[in-house]
Amino acid sequence: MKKPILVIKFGTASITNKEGDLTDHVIADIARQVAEVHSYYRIVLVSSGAVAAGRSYISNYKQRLSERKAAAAIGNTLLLNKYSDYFRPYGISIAQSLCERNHFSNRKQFLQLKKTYEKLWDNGIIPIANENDVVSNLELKFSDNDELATLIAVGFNASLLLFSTSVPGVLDENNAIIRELDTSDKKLLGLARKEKSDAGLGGMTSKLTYTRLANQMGIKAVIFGINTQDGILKALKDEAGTVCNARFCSVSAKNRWLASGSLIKGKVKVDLGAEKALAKRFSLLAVGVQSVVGDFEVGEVIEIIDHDDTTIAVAITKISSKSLKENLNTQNLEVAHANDLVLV
Ligand SMILES: Nc1ncnc2c1ncn2[C@@H]1O[C@H](COP(=O)(O)OP(=O)(O)O)[C@@H](O)[C@H]1O
Ligand SMILES: N[C@@H](CCC(=O)OP(=O)(O)O)C(=O)O
Repeated sequence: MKKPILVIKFGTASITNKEGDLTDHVIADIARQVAEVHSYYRIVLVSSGAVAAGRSYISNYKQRLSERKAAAAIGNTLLLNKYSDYFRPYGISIAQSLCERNHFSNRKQFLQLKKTYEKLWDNGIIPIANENDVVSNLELKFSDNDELATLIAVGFNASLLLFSTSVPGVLDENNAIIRELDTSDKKLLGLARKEKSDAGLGGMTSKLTYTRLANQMGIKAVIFGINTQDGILKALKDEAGTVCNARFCSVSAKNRWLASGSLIKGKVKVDLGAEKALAKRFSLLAVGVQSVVGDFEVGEVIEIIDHDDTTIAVAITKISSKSLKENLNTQNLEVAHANDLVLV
């Protein structure tokens, strides 16, 4: 039987100090703990920190886009060298995996990514993923590495997704750690305060957003403190951080990919009748569509929104936006087949 997949994400704030330098003792400690469980899992690490690690090489660095990209180009090598140095004493090699959103929205490329990782795992190697900041443009960026880690975990059907953070976990208003969180609660994002560390992109809002998506897609997640002694090992046993359990998810692997990793090309707003039909797992028909936003072609991914503009489903469309706009009142015209539609 194949070993379960474990995805662990480390944010910039977790692995750099205030000056933005990579913190050796933290990376050494990550290697120690990951090495301890290496033989039980197929592991993917998702690590930020390239921009922070490379920024001191760019004169007059002001966080402008090209400066961030140039910093990432330098920093990625520094980052991977550190991981490589600290995993070496345990006889573990690591591999670099720079990802772009297109690799996830194109199902063929996404499946190739999985095959590549399988080959690495077969050889005992741990892939370390990061966004390919050097080339990714604004439109095609991941929102941050919390999203990237979640797309990998959901798309690969991981058994567990761990998010490290610079705090001990999700804290309540009294700064006490919330040990277990039900992410189906719509008020969840209210837990995230405005502040976040200077270093990272995502902060807690992003971790909660993607934890919720992961849970919805059947993947358990734990948000744990990088400064907690044996934080990774404890998080694996629910003994540290905030545990967010998976909800039951009967969605197929293909549709999980659809719901999590795809590139949304447009939106259609539906009426109440269509909403009810979708809830009963029927296909979406043009008669129930009220309006169309964006340009999409047959086979592309669209969001389906309700009267409140809340996303209720994502789907692969059977019709282009142009032709849908021309046929809004047509009876029996299928916009998306039930099998290509995931309720969210
Ligand atoms: N309810 C909350 N509980 C814990 N941290 C919170 C909360 N709301 C906001 N934060 C902030 O979120 C940040 C955690 O993310 P951090 O580890 O810094 O991000 P990243 O992984 O993106 O680098 C902390 O700076 C913390 O102050
Ligand atoms: N890809 C960037 C990090 C982007 C990012 O998501 O940062 P963080 O919010 O700290 O996880 C880097 O390597 O610096």
